[in-house]
Amino acid sequence: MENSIEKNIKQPILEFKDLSISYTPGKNAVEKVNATINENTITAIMGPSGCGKSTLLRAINRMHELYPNIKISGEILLKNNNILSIDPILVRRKIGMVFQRPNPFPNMSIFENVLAGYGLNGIKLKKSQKKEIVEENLRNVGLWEEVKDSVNKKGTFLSGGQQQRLCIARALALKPEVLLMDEPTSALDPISTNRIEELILDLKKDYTILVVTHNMSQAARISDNSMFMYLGELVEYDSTRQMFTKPSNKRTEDYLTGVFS
Ligand SMILES: Nc1ncnc2c1ncn2[C@@H]1O[C@H](COP(=O)(O)OP(=O)(O)OP(=O)(O)O)[C@@H](O)[C@H]1O
Repeated sequence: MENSIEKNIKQPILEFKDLSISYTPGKNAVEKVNATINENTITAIMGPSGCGKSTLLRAINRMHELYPNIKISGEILLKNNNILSIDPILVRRKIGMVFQRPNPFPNMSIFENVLAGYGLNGIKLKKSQKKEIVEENLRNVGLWEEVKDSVNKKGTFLSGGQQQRLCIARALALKPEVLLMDEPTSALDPISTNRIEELILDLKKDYTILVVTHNMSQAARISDNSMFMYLGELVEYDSTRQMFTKPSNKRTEDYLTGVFS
């Protein structure tokens, strides 16, 4: 696979080596994927429905293990350590995830939602630390000014876009190295989408971000590199500019030009 990612001078942080994943024997949902993701980049993962985008993303923080019959082979290396052989709780601290639908914990306040990861990890915090973490992370997602007087209200009282920013704050509170986002704006209106896109671009200075998206203009707007998957295979992986202007594979070109969706 010819590509122009090597020109990027950033350091590798995440590597897939011959990664295959199957829900049913004899049928791979992800087929021998090999790729290196550089730190402080945004990678868009695109492809038609059912091509394996979410399966790939979920495996990166061991969410695939929630499906009992799933089989995985190959390696996912985070800074050269195979995350498939590390305690999943630790993996999820280093690799955060944001889902398609904003999902703040309904019984928790905004304040408690930001800190939820600490509770799940059994980490005890002093009152002053909690306040600091909540404010810092709500500021990071541009929500602090909007909610500082109502942090004890339920997270579900916020608008959809605010809820998604709260979920991003919750994922960032544990200071992960990588942030995974599965169609993070598909349930949001255009204004909220715009804010989340700006936020993702801003977060790139501190995090490495992988984002599954069906929205090609979004991929073009925010990502440095793009992956195109088809039937479980990683067909093309290149700088977004290269992929959108001169894709090297006919299937990528057909997808990007709307021949199929
Ligand atoms: N829980 C499951 N059990 C069995 N097969 C599954 C399961 N989840 C996904 N699959 C299958 O794995 C393949 C990849 O699915 P996946 O959800 O990863 O694709 P996707 O590209 O994210 O799709 P979409 O864009 O529609 O979300 C598909 O053939 C799908 O039917």
